[in-house]
Amino acid sequence: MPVGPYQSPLAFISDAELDAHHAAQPVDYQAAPQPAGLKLRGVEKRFGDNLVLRGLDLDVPAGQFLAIVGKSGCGKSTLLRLLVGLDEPTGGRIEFVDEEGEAAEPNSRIVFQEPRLLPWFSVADNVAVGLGDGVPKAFGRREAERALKGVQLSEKSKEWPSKLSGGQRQRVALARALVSRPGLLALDEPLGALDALTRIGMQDLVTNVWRELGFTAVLVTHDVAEAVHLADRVIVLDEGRISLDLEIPRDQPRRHGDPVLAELEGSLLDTILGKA
Ligand SMILES: Nc1ncnc2c1ncn2[C@@H]1O[C@H](COP(=O)(O)OP(=O)(O)OP(=O)(O)O)[C@@H](O)[C@H]1O
Repeated sequence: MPVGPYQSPLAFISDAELDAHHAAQPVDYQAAPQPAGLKLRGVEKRFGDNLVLRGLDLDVPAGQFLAIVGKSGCGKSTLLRLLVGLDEPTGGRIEFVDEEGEAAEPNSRIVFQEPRLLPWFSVADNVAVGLGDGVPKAFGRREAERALKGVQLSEKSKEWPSKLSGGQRQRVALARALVSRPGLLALDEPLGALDALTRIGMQDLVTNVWRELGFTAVLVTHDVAEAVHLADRVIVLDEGRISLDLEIPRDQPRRHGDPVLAELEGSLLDTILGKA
């Protein structure tokens, strides 16, 4: 049941589908989590007559922060669903790779960040849900507190979601996605419903947790400035293909208003709008 005005852009993912996705990934919490990279070869996705992705080749090194942008309906969410295994390609293949680029099953979770909170669970319990079933309660509580500290929300751990602001709810959702120390985190418009200032604060928080935890991140966003601020690399999808693959040559943390980033943002917008 959604809380607040934000609806997942992937409304067709049911709770049962997400539960099954997470349950299928038993995690060894003793092992040090490692980032999971991706290798795509000739990936195609067709819905009936609609060929949405037309033979994509893409290597995402372990630990990279990749952003996917493009016009509405170009296939961003479809690609993200394929990357995390929520859907199957109709052609080509997707493999996980380790830090050396060799094919390897991830030793940590592939997590799809889901913005909805459970209104009948406290903040801490909402976060502990991200650990899945079969985790000892005390361990779950401790890890949830750790994750809440990471998103600077320790003081709200006993609160109900309905008592939080939109930005605080997004932070709880982020803590739930991070609590299992994912190898890859998929984010589909995670900050879409936030006001501009809260959004900037959340962007900085996402950057900090990514730098600290070292997972691979794949972000789908309509906001080109956000993509350039957060990602190491931005790809533009157009008519089922990658029309631009751009490295962002700036160390993190980045400053909002950096002229080099503004220039890159302009090039990306020109490509998306067909002016390049
Ligand atoms: N489950 C589905 N069944 C049929 N068609 C689908 C399905 N999912 C996506 N599509 C189609 O695939 C195309 C790409 O959709 P997708 O949601 O991936 O685009 P998007 O780039 O994420 O769009 P937006 O930016 O508007 O969120 C659209 O034409 C959409 O109608």
